[in-house]
Amino acid sequence: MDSETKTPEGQPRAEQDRVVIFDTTLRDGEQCPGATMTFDEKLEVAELLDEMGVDVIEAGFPIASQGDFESVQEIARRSQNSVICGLARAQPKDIDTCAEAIKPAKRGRIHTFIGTSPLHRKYQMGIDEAEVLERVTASVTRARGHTDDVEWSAMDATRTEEDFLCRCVEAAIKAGATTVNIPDTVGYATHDEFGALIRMLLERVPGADQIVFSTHCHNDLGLAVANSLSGVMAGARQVECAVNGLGERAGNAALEEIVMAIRTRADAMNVWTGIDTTMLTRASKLVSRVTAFPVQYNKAIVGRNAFAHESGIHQDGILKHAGTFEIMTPESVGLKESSLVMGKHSGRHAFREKLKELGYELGGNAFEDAFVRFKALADAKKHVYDEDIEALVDQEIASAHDRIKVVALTVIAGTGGPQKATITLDVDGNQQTFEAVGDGPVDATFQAIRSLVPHEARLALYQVSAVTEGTDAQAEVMVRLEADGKIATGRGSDTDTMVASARAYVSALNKLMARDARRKPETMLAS
Ligand SMILES: CC(=O)SCCNC(=O)CCNC(=O)[C@H](O)C(C)(C)COP(=O)(O)OP(=O)(O)OC[C@H]1O[C@@H](n2cnc3c(N)ncnc32)[C@H](O)[C@@H]1OP(=O)(O)O
Ligand SMILES: CC(C)C(=O)C(=O)O
Repeated sequence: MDSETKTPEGQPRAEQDRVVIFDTTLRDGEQCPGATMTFDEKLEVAELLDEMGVDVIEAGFPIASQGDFESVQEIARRSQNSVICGLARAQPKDIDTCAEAIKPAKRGRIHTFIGTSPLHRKYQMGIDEAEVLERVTASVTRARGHTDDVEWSAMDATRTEEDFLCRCVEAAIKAGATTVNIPDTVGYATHDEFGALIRMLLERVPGADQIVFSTHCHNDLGLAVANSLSGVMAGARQVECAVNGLGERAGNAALEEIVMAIRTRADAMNVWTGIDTTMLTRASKLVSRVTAFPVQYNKAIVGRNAFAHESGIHQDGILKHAGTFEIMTPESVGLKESSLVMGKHSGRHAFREKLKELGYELGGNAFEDAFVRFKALADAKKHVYDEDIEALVDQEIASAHDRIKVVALTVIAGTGGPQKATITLDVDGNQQTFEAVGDGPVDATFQAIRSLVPHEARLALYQVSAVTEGTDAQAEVMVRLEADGKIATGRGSDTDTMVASARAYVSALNKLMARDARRKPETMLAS
């Protein structure tokens, strides 16, 4: 029991400190409404769990249906490393069917259970304490007739009288159970109560030191992981859990959280698991796909925000030293890197880094101007995508030497008419405002520009498209002007299509002016 071994990270660990990871995604996980998996999907999940280093896979409840029987049997046939376990009530037919299903496994386990609490005895089973005890002995004995690896569970253990629970556990051990599972079936226990329960059983039940105690905590009060870990700190050496916390009602303890808490806080818990944690993200995605249950964005370890940072102070810290705001590396759970999400809380450090990543180098004023425009965009838009930043910076670069700049624009549109645009332009450092009426808001805007900067150019093309998705997407407008056989194309982007239109028009105009070096700007201005 006390032989030394090594963790997957190569650190020596004693076998007695190893926590057996018992995955019940395919049994308790599948019991949650809507999470039914097909035969093939179950095989796919089991294969990944096996590869990931899960010690025991509870593959199903073979008596439940022919389909369950067949999937447990096939998983048992295919499993390379994991122990394959099936669930069975305290009934001979359940146990024999389960034994048949797990038979092909290199290592198989029968998991038999019975309700022990007063509520379960009286209402679910309609039997007294003596009969429960008899059934514990009979079921475990029958299971041992099939295999040496027998787990016994006291359903609703946390609401069972302590003395009676001790007697049940003792009966199970005497009959040959090698693992005794203490479920918090309805997620009722607090974390100190649960730890104390495991400690009490270890201290009081004869033979308790010869078997493995296991936890099986439900998440009705959001305490499943905390309670399981409390059980481990008290001496339990198996944790039953499910990928993404899938399970009856509010679910089971989430496998990824248990495993990463044990790994990250090995200093506090002094235990370890044999799980290849770099496969956790894959496992989460697979289970989410086959069950069609989305993973909550802010879910610990595998939520899409678990390694994402949006606020400037955090992004700055991450860029300087990831440890400032991350207690695990993204690589340790199978992600390539953390993500810096650009948004209204981002600061200059992150913005500069994002520009670098997109291949831009802006210095001095250009950077500051782009940053100010980025902040304004982030205020107006829910998601700022890379394409938004590219559009914004391209415009910034293109307009750096422009003589005409759009300062402000107000447009009145709608069915009432007339459509009006009031525009303020900066032309060679002088700001001027003009109001024009037009045939629609775009026409009014362009008329106002034409009035402030008189020119002969003809509008040859006006085209609007969206840079990204959603109703708050940036509009990208392309304007083509033609004058004296010359063509100039301008682009403008903004969440406001009219502002994007004005920018695009002015950009095309700037290009025309730049190409016509003979032309003096003063001659183009309205008097
Ligand atoms: C806490 C848990 O997660 S326990 C596991 C829960 N999972 C499931 O129930 C999923 C699979 N279940 C099924 O397919 C069905 O319920 C079956 C096949 C097991 C049983 O179906 P049925 O025979 O039609 O019984 P039904 O489900 O209606 O009722 C359960 C019966 O099992 C009995 N029972 C419940 N738990 C146990 C147990 N651990 N040991 C012995 N009998 C039990 C109940 O008292 C009830 O018996 P009764 O018919 O004499 O009143
Ligand atoms: C069968 C047992 C382990 C169970 O699922 C529970 O009590 O929640």
